[in-house]
Amino acid sequence: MSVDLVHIRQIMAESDCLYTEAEVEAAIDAVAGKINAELAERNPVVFCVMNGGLIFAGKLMTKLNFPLELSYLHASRYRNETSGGELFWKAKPEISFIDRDVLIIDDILDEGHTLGAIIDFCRHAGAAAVHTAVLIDKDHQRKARPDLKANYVGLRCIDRFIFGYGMDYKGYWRNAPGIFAVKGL
Ligand SMILES: O=P(O)(O)OC[C@H]1O[C@H](OP(=O)(O)OP(=O)(O)O)[C@H](O)[C@@H]1O
Ligand SMILES: Nc1nc2[nH]cnc2c(=O)[nH]1
Repeated sequence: MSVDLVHIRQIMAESDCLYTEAEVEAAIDAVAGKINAELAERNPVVFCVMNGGLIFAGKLMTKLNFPLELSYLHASRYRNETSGGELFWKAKPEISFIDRDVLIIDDILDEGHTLGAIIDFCRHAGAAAVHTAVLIDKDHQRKARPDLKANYVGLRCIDRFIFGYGMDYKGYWRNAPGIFAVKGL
């Protein structure tokens, strides 16, 4: 199906900015400070959750001041839609992390199915500890596991469909310099 770029541009034009670029950058700085304080001696393996985690992970990485290994994994349940489905593993981790601390980096903790499944996977695969960092945690009562909290959270947002800083609208606007909510969603 061809993409209607007029619609894609209109989504940006009509969106509500929830956080400016400066606000997001300040939040990433704050997360980096906490991770530096807590994980510097842990020699972690860091996994960026593709695709959405890419910008946050990239921005965060150069602010971490201790030795770490960086890789990625790819799990997806939205597939360019605005509501989630079944979790699909596109790529499991390639670096061994048995008896190592793992730090998972993703863009958003929404219903939490994705992060929950990744944490379970890492634990079952032998991680010594699993730490999680998300750029944004969405406020609502639909969490898959209400007790599942990310260790490091940059920002919180209202219950709307958002894009920017790695998060997409129909595959687009992951590059948007701020966090925006789609009009009407
Ligand atoms: O908390 P949840 O409700 O499970 O949603 C969060 C997940 O949804 C998005 O991924 P998506 O499946 O859209 O894939 P993407 O990273 O390629 O955008 C996002 O990057 C998180 O990984
Ligand atoms: N782009 C985007 N992806 C998501 N995955 C889960 N929630 C969201 C959201 O609000 N926006």
